[in-house]
Amino acid sequence: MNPVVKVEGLRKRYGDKTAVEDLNIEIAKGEIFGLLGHNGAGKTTTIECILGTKSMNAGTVEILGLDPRKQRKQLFERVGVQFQQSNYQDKIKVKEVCEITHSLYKKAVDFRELLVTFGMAELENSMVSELSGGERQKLSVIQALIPDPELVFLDELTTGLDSKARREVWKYLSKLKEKGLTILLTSHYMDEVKALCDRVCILKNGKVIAMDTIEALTKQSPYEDFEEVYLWLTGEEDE
Ligand SMILES: Nc1ncnc2c1ncn2[C@@H]1O[C@H](COP(=O)(O)OP(=O)(O)OP(=O)(O)O)[C@@H](O)[C@H]1O
Repeated sequence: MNPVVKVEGLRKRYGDKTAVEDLNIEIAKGEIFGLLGHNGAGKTTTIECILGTKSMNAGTVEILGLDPRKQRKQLFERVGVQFQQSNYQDKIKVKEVCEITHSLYKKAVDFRELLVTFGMAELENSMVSELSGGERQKLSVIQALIPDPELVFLDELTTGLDSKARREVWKYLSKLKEKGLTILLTSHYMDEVKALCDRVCILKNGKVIAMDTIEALTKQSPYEDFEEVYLWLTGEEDE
C-alpha cells in the first residue's frame, strides 16, 4: 500500500542555519509516528515543510498521494492539524471556535461529542480567553479532529495537560488509530511516546539519528526505560 506520508530528501535552511537536513520518512496508514528531538531539533519545521506551510530548500513531499503545495485545498479536507500555542481571537466562545472549524469542512464530526470526550462540554459557552492553558490545548486537539481526518498532525499534543487528561487523549487517539487514522505527532514525553507510537524518528540538530520502533531502539541500547533509551541515543544522558 502507498504510504500516507512520503518525504524524500527534505532540507530546510533559515539563512545560514540548516534546520532540517536530508530527511526521508514514510508513514503507513494507521501508523502513529513520533517525531522526537530536543528543543530546536527541527520537528515543527519538518511538520510545516511537510504541510507546505513553509517552503523547503530541497526535497519532495507527498501526503495521501497529493502534493501539499499544489493541492492544498483537497489536502486540508482530509488532514487535521494541531499546532503548538494556537492563537485565538479574544472574544470568541469555545463552541464558536468549534462551529467555525466545523463549517469549513464538507465532512466533519459532531464536535459536541469531542467536547464531551475531552471533558470540555461544560465549557462550551466559555470565552476562549478564560480557558486554562490545558483547556486551550485540548481545544486545539479537538479542532484538529473535527474534520474527521484521515491523517492528523499533532505538535506537542498534551503539553500542559494534567495526567488524567493526557491519558484520556491517548485512549481516544488509540481508538481512532484502530479505525485507520494515521497520526504524526511530536512530544517531549517519552511515556506518551511509548504509549502511542508505533515508530519514531529522532532528530538532532536537524539530522536523523534514529528511526525505528520503540522496541528495536530499546533493544539496541543498554537501557529498558524509553526515556533513558532516548537520552542515550541523543547523547544527553547524565555523565
Ligand atoms: N522562522 C525562523 N527563522 C530562523 N530560524 C528559525 C525559524 N524557525 C525555526 N528556526 C530555528 O530552526 C531550528 C529548528 O526549529 P523548530 O521550531 O523546527 O524546532 P523544534 O524541534 O520544533 O523545537 P521545540 O521542541 O522547541 O518546539 C531552531 O534552531 C530554531 O531556532
